[in-house]
Amino acid sequence: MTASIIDGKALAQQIRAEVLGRTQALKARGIQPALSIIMVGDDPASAVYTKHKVNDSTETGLAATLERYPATLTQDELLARIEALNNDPAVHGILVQLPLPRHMDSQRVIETIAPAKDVDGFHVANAGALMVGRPGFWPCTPHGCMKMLESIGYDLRGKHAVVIGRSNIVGKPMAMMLLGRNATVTICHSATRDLKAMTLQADVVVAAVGKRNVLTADMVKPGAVVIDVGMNTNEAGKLCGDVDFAGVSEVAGWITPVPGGVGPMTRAMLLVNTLEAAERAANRAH
Ligand SMILES: Nc1nc(=O)c2c([nH]1)NC[C@@H]1CN(c3ccc(C(=O)N[C@@H](CCC(=O)O)C(=O)O)cc3)C=[N+]21
Repeated sequence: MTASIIDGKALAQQIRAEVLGRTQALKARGIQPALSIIMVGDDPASAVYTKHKVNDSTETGLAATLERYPATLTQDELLARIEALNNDPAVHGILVQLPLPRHMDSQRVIETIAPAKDVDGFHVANAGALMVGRPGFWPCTPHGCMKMLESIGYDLRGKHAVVIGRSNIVGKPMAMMLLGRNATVTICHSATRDLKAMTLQADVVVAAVGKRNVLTADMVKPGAVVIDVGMNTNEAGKLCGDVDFAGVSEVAGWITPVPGGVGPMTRAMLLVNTLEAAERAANRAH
């Protein structure tokens, strides 16, 4: 059996086209949706990612501003800048690129962002909204994974979904979203006794660990949907996910590639959240 590929790059392109249409509709009402990105320090990966986010925004009609600060910026200075952006009605979304320098408390920084502008969906208020099924911003990566499942018309009701990883950014919100679609959800992590016994039962596996070959062909039920959130580099220095793609595609029914899978979808969902932040602000004002 050879799995069908869920093309995140193509789906992200489709989503960007939809965002552009909605951006133009907002602009016709005199509103310019705007995203402020803050980067502290000079992590080279962060520099690349933030540049991508600015380019994506520009392409879809969103105004994006990238502010870069030296690693010597104090946490109080950062919090003051976030407060200023919270109070600026022309700014709809605020994203503080992670990781932050070690002298900063990331959770404290994130909690300073107004929940209505927290387009990453990392604020406790947005995490809580997801958990209780109230409107709020969903974290971009798991939201992108849900869109990928939707794109293949997958009905999660009664299906067994196994999430590997329990981070606040991916694993936990992913489990909540799957539960919201009536899947039976198992969350596995580093203390899980028999991972293979769990994944072999899964109709859907989401691998979000950050380690190569966490999921291999012998761990996958024939026909299962496999979503790879991992971002690692192999011995040849090439980007690869958590899943042994070549092996697992012989067993799975559907699989997402790395690159070209979840990564582009994460970026696309940031644009959707920013646009929605602007739409909600506009609808509150009128
Ligand atoms: N506040 C904050 N929000 C984030 O969303 C956030 C963050 N901080 N810090 C870092 C991580 C990482 N992240 C990625 C998103 C897309 C790709 C992506 O598009 N990857 C491409 C490949 C890119 C390449 O070739 O390097 C792909 O998978 O096809 C990668 C990484 C967002 N993050």
